[in-house]
Amino acid sequence: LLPILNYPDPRLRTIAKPVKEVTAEIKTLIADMIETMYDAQGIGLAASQVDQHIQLIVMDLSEDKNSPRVFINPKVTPLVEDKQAYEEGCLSVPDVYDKVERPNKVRIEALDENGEKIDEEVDGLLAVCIQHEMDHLNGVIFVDYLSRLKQTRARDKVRKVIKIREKQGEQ
Ligand SMILES: O=C(O)C[C@@H](Cc1ccccc1)[C@H](O)SCc1ccccc1
Ligand SMILES: [Zn+2]
Repeated sequence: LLPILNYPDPRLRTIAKPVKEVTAEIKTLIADMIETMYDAQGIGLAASQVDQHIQLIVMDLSEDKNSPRVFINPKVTPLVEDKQAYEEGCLSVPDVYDKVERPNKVRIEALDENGEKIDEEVDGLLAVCIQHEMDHLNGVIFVDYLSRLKQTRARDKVRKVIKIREKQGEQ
């Protein structure tokens, strides 16, 4: 399992670099990220969150958690003006959930783990998730869209959750 960086860790603000070639170690990172995402009960994970600053996202929206998707060097383009609010969470901001508005239909252009082109128009949770993960690759965290007060509360909440996890880890 890979350690997930927690907000407000400044490394989460790093801009991810494009992947030049899908090497063996990138394939290993992809497998490790998928395992880490499942263990953390996430439906998406960006490489930035595990301190690897390359343009790589893994995702699995399936019920039985057995169809992971990989997006390399993704480009997301909104297809509609209208936005939809969704109660978002983030593995880097544990136990914090709040509404974020995003375009509800987007085009995803990327490469998959075999270097094959992906070019899809998506809506619903997939559209929300890919935009949330794209933000991570650009050093943006969903709490950045919330009020200053909510950002302060989020920082305090994460601090508490980490302390509890560390205690549990010690027992
Ligand atoms: O990038 C992450 O931190 C994983 C995110 C992905 C996500 C955020 C908002 C909306 C959809 C997906 C989540 O922690 S995965 C946990 C989760 C699962 C279902 C719905 C919302 C959040
Ligand atoms: Zn996140």
